[in-house]
Amino acid sequence: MRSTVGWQVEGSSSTLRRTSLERRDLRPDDIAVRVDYCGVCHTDAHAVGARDGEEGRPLVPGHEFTGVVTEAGPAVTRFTVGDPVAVGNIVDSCGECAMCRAGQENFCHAFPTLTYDGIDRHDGSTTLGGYSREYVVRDRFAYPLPAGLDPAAAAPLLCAGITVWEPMHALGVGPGTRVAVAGLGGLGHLAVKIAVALGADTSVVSRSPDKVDDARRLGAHGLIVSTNPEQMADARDRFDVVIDTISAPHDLGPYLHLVAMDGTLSHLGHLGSITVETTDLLAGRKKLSSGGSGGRPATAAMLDFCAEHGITADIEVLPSTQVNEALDRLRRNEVRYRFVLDMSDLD
Ligand SMILES: NC(=O)c1ccc[n+]([C@@H]2O[C@H](COP(=O)([O-])OP(=O)(O)OC[C@H]3O[C@@H](n4cnc5c(N)ncnc54)[C@H](O)[C@@H]3O)[C@@H](O)[C@H]2O)c1
Ligand SMILES: [Zn+2]
Ligand SMILES: [Zn+2]
Repeated sequence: MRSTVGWQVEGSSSTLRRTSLERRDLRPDDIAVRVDYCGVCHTDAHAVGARDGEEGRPLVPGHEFTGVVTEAGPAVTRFTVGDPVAVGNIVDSCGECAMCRAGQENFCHAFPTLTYDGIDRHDGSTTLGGYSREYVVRDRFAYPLPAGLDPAAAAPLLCAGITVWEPMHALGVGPGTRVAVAGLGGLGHLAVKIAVALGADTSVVSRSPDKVDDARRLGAHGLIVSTNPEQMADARDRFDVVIDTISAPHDLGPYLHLVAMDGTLSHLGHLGSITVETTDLLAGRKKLSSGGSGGRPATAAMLDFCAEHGITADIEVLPSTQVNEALDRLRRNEVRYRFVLDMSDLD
């Protein structure tokens, strides 16, 4: 085993503490990555919160990071030492099922191995995430970081970016499509930038009227205040695609009302059971969909697209020692629009 340092939740605490961690020795197709920057996703906050009171498995969050290859196994052909790389929220899959063969490793029938709190397919260990100085990953699940993308601001593309990219791509978002993005946070602000770059007529739906300037700056044509019944009524049936990135459980009805005839609400935010009034789907033959992360081909395509269009996240970089503060502020919705931890203070 190799040893590194990271930020871990221990026992029943919801506070992360600096801890030494073990990484596996490199398998033939593994690379070791020095993690430089790791984004703070709301899923990390959910995971830490869910662990509260639960003893047992160690939790090291972090599933959108960039860094540099420090070592490569003998079977690795795509990377050499010194290459800048990016890693997202999936680090392995069976490679054989229909989903994997279709390049949708994120939907692997044998379940994809998650970057943290997942089960390693070979040794059964719990995966420990990117809030650490080193990560060991199968080379297939690391991506070359395109030149020109700032490594700190690009880190959030690997979860937030791909999670909104894949469904928008699948739903044909492009010139002439009317897109609304609900929830202007980490996922939401990247959804706006990507939809705008794809040529869609893009709007934001937010509780916060004070985000109107940000919405415009991100390229959206306007902001619909979700707490304003008149504005919501005016926007009825207006959007071909509504991308819902809201981090808390909520009624989907008001957002389905915004969907145009035969359009789709893509529910990407808070995971869990939801209740839907079927009449909200019936009136207008509306579709309810979801998505999560992306397959390898889509992730590579998303990175190329973002490099071509100069798209990265709007970030606030914090030293990794401030990880608990970052998670607290994220829970209070005090982020515009992604915290990124600088891991160099772990040396
Ligand atoms: N489907 C996936 O694979 C996937 C991937 C990443 C994140 N997620 C989930 O997506 C959600 C968003 O993640 P994020 O990192 O962008 O979070 P974030 O905190 O950056 O953004 C969430 C946004 O939702 C808004 N919001 C919160 N509660 C709301 C409410 N009740 N009504 C309206 N707006 C509300 C917040 O103000 C914020 O703008 C999280 O639940 C996260 O776990 C899912
Ligand atoms: Zn995430
Ligand atoms: Zn599979």
